[in-house]
Amino acid sequence: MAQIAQVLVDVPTMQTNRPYSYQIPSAWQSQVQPGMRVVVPFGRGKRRVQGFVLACNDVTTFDGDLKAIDSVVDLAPVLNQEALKLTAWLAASTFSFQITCAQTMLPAVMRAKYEKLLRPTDQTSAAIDDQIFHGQTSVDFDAIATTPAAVSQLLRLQAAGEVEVYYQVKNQARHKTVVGVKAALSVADLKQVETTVRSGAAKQLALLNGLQTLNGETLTQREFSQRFDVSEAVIRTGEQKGWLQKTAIEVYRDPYATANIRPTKPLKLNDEQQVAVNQIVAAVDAPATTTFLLEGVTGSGKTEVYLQSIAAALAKGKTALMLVPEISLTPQMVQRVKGRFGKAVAVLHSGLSSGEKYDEWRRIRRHEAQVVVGARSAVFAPLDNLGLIIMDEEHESSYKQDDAPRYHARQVALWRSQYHHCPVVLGSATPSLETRARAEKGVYQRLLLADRVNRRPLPSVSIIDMKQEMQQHAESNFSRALLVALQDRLERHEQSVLMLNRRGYSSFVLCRDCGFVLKCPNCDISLTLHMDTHTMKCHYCGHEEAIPKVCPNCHSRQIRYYGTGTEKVEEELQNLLPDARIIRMDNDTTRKKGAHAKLLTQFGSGEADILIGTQMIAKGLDFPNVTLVGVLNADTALGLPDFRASERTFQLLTQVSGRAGRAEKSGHVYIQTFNPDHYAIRFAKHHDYEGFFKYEMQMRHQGGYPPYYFTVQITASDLDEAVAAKRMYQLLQWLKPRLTPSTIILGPTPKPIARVNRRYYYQIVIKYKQEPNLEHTLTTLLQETQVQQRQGLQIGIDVEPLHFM
Ligand SMILES: Nc1ncnc2c1ncn2[C@@H]1O[C@H](COP(=O)(O)OP(=O)(O)OP(=O)(O)O)[C@@H](O)[C@H]1O
Ligand SMILES: [Zn+2]
Repeated sequence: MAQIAQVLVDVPTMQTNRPYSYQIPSAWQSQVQPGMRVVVPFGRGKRRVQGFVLACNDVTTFDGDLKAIDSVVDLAPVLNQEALKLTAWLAASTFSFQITCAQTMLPAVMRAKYEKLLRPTDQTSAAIDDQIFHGQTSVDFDAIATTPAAVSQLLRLQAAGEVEVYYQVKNQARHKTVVGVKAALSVADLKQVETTVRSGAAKQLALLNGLQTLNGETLTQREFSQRFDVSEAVIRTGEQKGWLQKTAIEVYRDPYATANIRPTKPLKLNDEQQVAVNQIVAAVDAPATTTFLLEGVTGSGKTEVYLQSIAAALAKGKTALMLVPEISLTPQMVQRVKGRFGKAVAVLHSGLSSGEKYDEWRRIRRHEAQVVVGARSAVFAPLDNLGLIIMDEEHESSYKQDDAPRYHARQVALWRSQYHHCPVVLGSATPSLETRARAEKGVYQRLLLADRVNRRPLPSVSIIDMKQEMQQHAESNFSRALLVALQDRLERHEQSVLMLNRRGYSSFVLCRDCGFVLKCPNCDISLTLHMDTHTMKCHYCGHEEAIPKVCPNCHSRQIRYYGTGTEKVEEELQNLLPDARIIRMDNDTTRKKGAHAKLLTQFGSGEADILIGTQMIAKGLDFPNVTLVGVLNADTALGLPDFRASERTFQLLTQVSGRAGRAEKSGHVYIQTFNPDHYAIRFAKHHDYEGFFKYEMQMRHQGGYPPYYFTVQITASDLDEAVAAKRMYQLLQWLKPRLTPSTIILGPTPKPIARVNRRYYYQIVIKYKQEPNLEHTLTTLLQETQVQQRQGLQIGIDVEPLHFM
């Protein structure tokens, strides 16, 4: 009997998007299992790639040419049965490569790195050995092939058999170990030894005493030396005398090891919260795959509903997953969950180091953590026996991944809920239209928290027309009314939060003489000024250059910054209110690890009067002393060419307004805008989500947009604009006859930002209510354009895109 493994190889192309068969060498026959990583030879030459075993089959014979697995990376599967099924579903539903989907489910360090190496052969001459290898067994190919001449020499040597090129797969994932100490003798023997040590050797006696209390336990050397007050030198002596043994013990890199987290107890719920918790817990207990929409105004105590529902799942011996948007931006939430569930909580987000992520992932895998809090990709956390999934701020667009696989965490959460037969709770004060419409139809079950806890009122909101303000006063970022309100809060020792909306907005450089705007050489977008690095940066491709002192176009010195950065606003405010203590939060001040949490703690403990920042301060903050919120520019995103512009503006304004007046003192909000009559702003003024929902649904109905239609965006890009455009027109002709007549195809059009990283982008949007041919057609499309794709054309498919830029 022989065994064959079906292996998904780490070569993300359309041709290789299927499993390949490999022999399992007889020595490993009982060891290799589906979900393990292996290294296999692939293609011609000495190429080695990593792959995932999808299945193992027994066969009586196999084709003699079948290549064999080179090595096995894991001792146990890293993708379990659920993850393997999810991989297949994710690949099909997002039109991505299976290998990319498999990798997406694991911490990034578990991806293989490849090294291209050069090694000598039997025929290597002494001269070449001297020139290239210097007696080493291998050298880095790229370090030597630096010039065209060097490359052609290497090719010649390779043809002559003097050198060999091969690829090495490097596993990057490492766990961390520290020195551990454990007794090498029994307690009786240690006591015996003690009698032989002279009484002056106090430290050695302390060591022997300490060892006797260990009870077979291993302590880290540091812990041991602290607990028994003996130095490392004394421990070494003990080792030499054979009293103790040093071992390597694995330790987890804990991102919150030094965080000071206060334990909390469940609060007594109000009636609305109690109803919500009862319904959710009933679904956990049943268990049922109900999807709930927990719609609760800002400050209504949604978090407490989540926590008590999680507690119910844990009490049943199940696990729970809680998703939050870009968690590194909401340290308060981590504290709340850790405060309630302590060590049972694992945290996964982009702010962790790769080692920390790897360790948190393994703690979950080993069932050492039963609750996971994390951002988008935490939806793949390897929790077994899932009893509840929560998605806080479900309307947030950061739940959708921009690169392949372009999945939405909500879809994955719903899939896992079916797999584990458990409920999902989607929570928000401003649900996405899609979710709210599904609740309207009864697909999701709506739970309402209409009031703030203890019936505190929502803050009152004043709209300030900045057109009038500009006519009456000199140019300033602060209206009279807002400034007076800020002063008033200073006198009353209350705090204020100011938001500068950065969406669709940037500070750029413009020449006052010729109107020249500094643009990215690779993209269709102006460069953004960054004062921290004193450079101009492109936010799309990362291009960076010096700030010009004279206009590159007309050489005038009248070149100026436009737009307002948070830094400039802070400066202006400090001039207007010299006594105010201000904390600024934006990408620049929060880049360092932990800086975000630190600034928030400072603000929370009253070390500042005013917190000024970008969108990152709009969500989740819960500070009782904040009684004033100001939005400096409400409408910068309203003009964006995207049908969700109003929805996003309404959501942002409602969220940020919700930061005010959350405790005893009531709150007030000032919204500065150039579009005071826009419906998104009018509904936000009255905290009227229902009104906004109804109005916006009408707009979507008229325009034929989601949630009335489903959408798929297809983009084609090429270095040559004409090629991209031509391919898109061909694609349109190809698509039309394959889709049902009721399906609408918009475009082709250049994308609103038509050039990114030197490539030209064209798009079409497919809108449909029911399209049975869609999956088949798009899969065929990817297969049929394989040849063109190898020639440089890139096709992207985005199911339910959230951005049309
Ligand atoms: N039953 C309760 N009794 C007393 N206080 C409560 C209760 N439930 C919640 N709270 C408190 O009310 C405040 C607001 O709750 P929370 O932050 O969960 O609101 P939220 O609904 O998540 O709001 P947002 O959407 O604005 O983030 C918190 O300080 C919380 O501790
Ligand atoms: Zn660019």
